[in-house]
Amino acid sequence: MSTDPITLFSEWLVEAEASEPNDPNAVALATANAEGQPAVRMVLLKGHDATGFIFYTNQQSRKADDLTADPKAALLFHWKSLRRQVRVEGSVSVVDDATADAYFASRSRVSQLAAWASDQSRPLPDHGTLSARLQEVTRRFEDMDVPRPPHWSGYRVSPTSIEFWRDGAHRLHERRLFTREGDRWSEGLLYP
Ligand SMILES: Cc1cc2nc3c(=O)[nH]c(=O)nc-3n(C[C@H](O)[C@H](O)[C@H](O)COP(=O)(O)O)c2cc1C
Ligand code: PXP
Repeated sequence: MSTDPITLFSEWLVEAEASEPNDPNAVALATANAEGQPAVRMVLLKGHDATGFIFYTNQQSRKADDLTADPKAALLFHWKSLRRQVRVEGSVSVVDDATADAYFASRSRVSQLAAWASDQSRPLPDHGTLSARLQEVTRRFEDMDVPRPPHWSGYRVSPTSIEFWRDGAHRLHERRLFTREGDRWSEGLLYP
């Protein structure tokens, strides 16, 4: 059994990719605003390694405002088909421009244009307004690569703790908690 939590996470994600009907990389992201009001929403995990877990979003969104006010987050993966969850907590930072540019360039052209068209989390008067904005940016970037919007980037959650939960009989589940101490991880168990 793996004792490095990042390796163990990679193994579980591969198993989820084989068994989940869609979006095995979907993860609930919890943040809090300056008043401590929590909020949670789904994002897609687009990378992970020893430095953290990366997702991409609009930097004028509610989640981005929260992360500016309080750069800490919790992530929750739940793979129903495997009856497993992984909880991650840590501090959050914006990825470097080269990383964000590379990921943005890998997206479909329409998704790139959508990132320009959407004032994510702001009130939208009607669907026609969004369609008109999509048409406008489609014209603006005709015959050229769509650049990454200045307000669109990735966030890295650098984990301080990672818990692996596995379903057990009679609610006697297995919980392995990894806690970062400097450069090292310590491991313990929790009662279910
Ligand atoms: C499965 C799933 C994956 C999603 N992935 C993302 C994502 O990677 N980035 C993103 O900005 N929004 C994503 N969304 C939309 C968010 O859940 C959310 O509606 C949006 O980001 C606005 O959140 P906010 O107002 O808290 O900033 C996803 C939604 C679902 C259901
Ligand atoms: N941005 C938004 C608004 C999304 O809804 C999603 C996924 O649902 C993403 C970004 C991340 O996925 P992708 O980069 O594959 O579009």
